[in-house]
Amino acid sequence: DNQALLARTEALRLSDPSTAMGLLSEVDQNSLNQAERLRYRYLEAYLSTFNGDLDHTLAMYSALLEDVPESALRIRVLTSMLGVASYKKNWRQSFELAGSLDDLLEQVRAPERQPEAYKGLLVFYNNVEQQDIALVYASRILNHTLATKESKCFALTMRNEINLKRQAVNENAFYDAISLCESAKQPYYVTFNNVHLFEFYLEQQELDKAQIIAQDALRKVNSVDFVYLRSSFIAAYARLKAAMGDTEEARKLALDVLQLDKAEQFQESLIDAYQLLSTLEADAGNFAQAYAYLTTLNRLEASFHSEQVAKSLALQQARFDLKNKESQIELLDKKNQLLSTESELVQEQVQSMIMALGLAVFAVIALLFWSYRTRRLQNRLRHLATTDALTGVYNRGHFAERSQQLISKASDNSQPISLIFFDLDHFKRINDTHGHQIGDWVLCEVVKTIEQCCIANKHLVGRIGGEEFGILMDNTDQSTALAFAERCREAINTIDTHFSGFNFNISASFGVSDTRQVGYNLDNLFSASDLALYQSKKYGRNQVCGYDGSASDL
Ligand SMILES: Nc1nc2c(ncn2[C@@H]2O[C@H](COP(=O)(O)OP(=O)(O)OP(=O)(O)O)[C@@H](O)[C@H]2O)c(=O)[nH]1
Repeated sequence: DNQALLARTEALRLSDPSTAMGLLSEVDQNSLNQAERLRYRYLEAYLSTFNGDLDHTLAMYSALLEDVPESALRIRVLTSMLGVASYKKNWRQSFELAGSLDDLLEQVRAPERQPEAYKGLLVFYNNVEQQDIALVYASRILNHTLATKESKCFALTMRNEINLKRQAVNENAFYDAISLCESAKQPYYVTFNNVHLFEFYLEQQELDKAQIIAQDALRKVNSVDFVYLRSSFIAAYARLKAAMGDTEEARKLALDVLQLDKAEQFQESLIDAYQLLSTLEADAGNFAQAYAYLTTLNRLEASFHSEQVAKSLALQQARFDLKNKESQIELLDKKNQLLSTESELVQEQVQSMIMALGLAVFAVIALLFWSYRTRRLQNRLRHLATTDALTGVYNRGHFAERSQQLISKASDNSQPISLIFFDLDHFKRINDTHGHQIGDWVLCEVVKTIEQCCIANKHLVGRIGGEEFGILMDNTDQSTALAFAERCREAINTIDTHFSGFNFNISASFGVSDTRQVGYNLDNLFSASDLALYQSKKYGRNQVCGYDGSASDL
């Protein structure tokens, strides 16, 4: 079933990748659950390493990282991806992956995954010349309770290799590693330690000891199919032979190195071999041959050094890029903080503006309302000041004021103006007989009746006092005014009083004068009409009298 197929694929993925690939292809992808599907994809990416298209492998891992949650599988993906990225010399990506992996190991409690991840980090940091960090990871593996013997063998081997370069190791460290790797059944790493021990003895000029382990090492080196290990050992072995005076064997071994690595993959061993060969040939007097080796040696050294320089530059650049990115992220963080503060500020400003706007709108509305109220009050006050509260016609003061305006205008235009005064007859009697309320009703009915006779813009009606009223007639001479007064008198006299609940008669006496008689003078007009009215009263009331004198009679 799928579970078993995935487990077998995983077990064989390193030792027998092609069988593992076959097993993986048998998995029924449709019946996988979420977790199995992710494991399947991991194995698929892992095995794709052996197809050689490492960019494709990296792309598969990247896609997988998008979908794998913070889990043990994520640690595996990062570890494997780190190996591929650093093999591809994608230094920047490698540094990033190493950083993520380290962070994840801190966060996730997956101790069973730690040794494998530490291995990845150990290899990476060793590869990028950060041996101090690499040694930290080696120690972590060696001290880890869940680390397998294989992992510990690997960590110890790497530690020895690093310390050998630093000349900070003793032979026991190699023997410890050899016995550990033997018990872990890791012949490859046993050999590795043998080679390193051999190099150590050579370094220490302990040629006898080197000689003793040389045969065994050579046998082991030849049994593992790894050119790097073989060529570096054989180059070292050639040096030993030369140091011991066995120039023939030394030359033979050095030539073996050249033969072994025709592709010039492992330049350090080749440089060792060429150096030895040119020295041997020079010592033997074969200068032409020595010169030829020296030429190749120079080329290899130049290429090796430029590669080293390029690598260290690339590493520096990657580290610089990362630092730069980190500081950019910090800068962005600060910018974001600034922006959010700014946006808070803007929001506050907007809120203040909205509030200010609200206040302004409120103030405008209040102002409009206030001015409306004021105007209404003004109108009301003006109305109260100018009109008679009971009948609604102009009061005496305003009637006189408006009359004066019209007289002045008429005087300018030389047009006649007439003034009618009328006074209700025996009004006191009405009040006394029917009550004051009925008296009020009569006053209102009389005004209504008069207004019906009047023309709005031409006639001005006012209450002069008590039961006396005036009508100023624009552009009207006395004869026309007399006729109009007569119509008014008749109208008043025919008012139907039964609506008041009583039946009685209403009448009024009229006096009329005009400006032709008394001039454009308000007082004169008032006096003349008053005189005429007095006459009407005197001659029996309910009649119209015209002023028949002149201004000088007043
Ligand atoms: N109901 C009422 N009576 C008023 C009003 N103003 C004045 N009067 C009354 O009108 C009466 C006027 O009486 P008089 O001056 O004697 O005049 P009259 O009774 O009309 O007599 P003649 O003018 O001589 O016809 C008084 O009794 C006043 O109290 C008012 O607004 N309402």
